[in-house]
Amino acid sequence: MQYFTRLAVIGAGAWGSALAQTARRAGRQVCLWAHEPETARAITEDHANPDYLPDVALDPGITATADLAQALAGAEAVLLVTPAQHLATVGAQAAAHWPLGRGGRPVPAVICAKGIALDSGRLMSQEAARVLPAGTPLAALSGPTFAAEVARGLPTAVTLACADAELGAALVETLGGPSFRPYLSDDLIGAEVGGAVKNVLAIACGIVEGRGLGDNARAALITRGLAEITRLAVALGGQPGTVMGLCGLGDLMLTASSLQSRNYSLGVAVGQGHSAAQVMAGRRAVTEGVSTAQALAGLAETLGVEMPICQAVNAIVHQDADLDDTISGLLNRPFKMEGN
Ligand SMILES: NC(=O)C1=CN([C@@H]2O[C@H](COP(=O)(O)OP(=O)(O)OC[C@H]3O[C@@H](n4cnc5c(N)ncnc54)[C@H](O)[C@@H]3O)[C@@H](O)[C@H]2O)C=CC1
Ligand SMILES: O=C(CO)COP(=O)(O)O
Repeated sequence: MQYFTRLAVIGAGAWGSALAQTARRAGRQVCLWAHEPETARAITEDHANPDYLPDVALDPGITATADLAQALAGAEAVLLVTPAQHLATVGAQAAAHWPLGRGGRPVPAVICAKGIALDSGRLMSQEAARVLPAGTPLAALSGPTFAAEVARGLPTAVTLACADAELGAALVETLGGPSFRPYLSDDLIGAEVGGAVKNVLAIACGIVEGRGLGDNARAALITRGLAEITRLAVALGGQPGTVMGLCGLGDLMLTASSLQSRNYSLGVAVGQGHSAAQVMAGRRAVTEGVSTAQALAGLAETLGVEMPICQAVNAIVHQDADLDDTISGLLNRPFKMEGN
């Protein structure tokens, strides 16, 4: 079975570090690019990432650099793991050093960020296609994956979406192992929409928890939220079945019920009366649902897709909408058929 031996991982936050660790566990060579030179140094010299993935011993075979050209040199595949709003900028810088594989073709890029571009409403694969060398094959990796658990080798399953079945299978072989099991899909759009929108729904579920609205309300939000993910995925050309998999339902279940989630915990704090800006000011880690909520509000309107929960999160987080009025607005929507 074909696989890639040398990988570049672009982004050394919690998730990039955990994926580098996963790749090492699968026997691959990994060079990790870090935005901050001190993070690169800590990973290479101390085998640790204290700022973004504390308390995890990293594989000593992971080398890291703050130099994109160095990280990309000789790579056979590249994982893009920056926060979503930085992916296009970093991708454009990476394009100048993008490695060529067999037949002089650009090597594949695997999108591991979960979000939607704030300025354009584009999915991350659309951003990547815009800035990477023409013809770069694209895949997306998404699913229920708290980085700390993955880094420690706890059992995890993900969706690996790629339109090219042969490339998808090679990527599964490259990263997969007993504790990290990728399931192949051909639906890039569905996988990306699931990963992006679930962060906004996790904020909503956190608000429900913080406000003390009960477990029934959370189950209702998860289920109706899944309907919102499905509607958007289909409107953008994805398949409804994808949303029922690890990258949709799976990730939503995880993120919408655990304080390990940055999005859920932000929602809890907001539900308890703090502003999202206050919570964000105290964090170095990215909370993708905040910008995704704003991007989605515009996208849903442009496409005419009904996404009331996501729009309510946007109103609370970005428009200073009153929490109880917004919740009341959702609860007083007209009754409707469940399938709609
Ligand atoms: N942490 C997790 O458990 C998981 C995260 N993801 C996704 O992975 C992506 C990256 O998230 P994390 O690794 O968690 O990030 P993180 O919150 O651990 O770290 C923030 C990252 O942003 C980088 N950064 C800050 N300013 C930057 C700039 N101007 N340009 C480029 N990079 C900059 C930092 O160097 C750092 O790598 C996000 O889209 C997230 O949703 C996906 C699955 C799991
Ligand atoms: O995407 C994730 C788990 O699958 C991480 O979620 P948070 O960004 O909410 O921590």
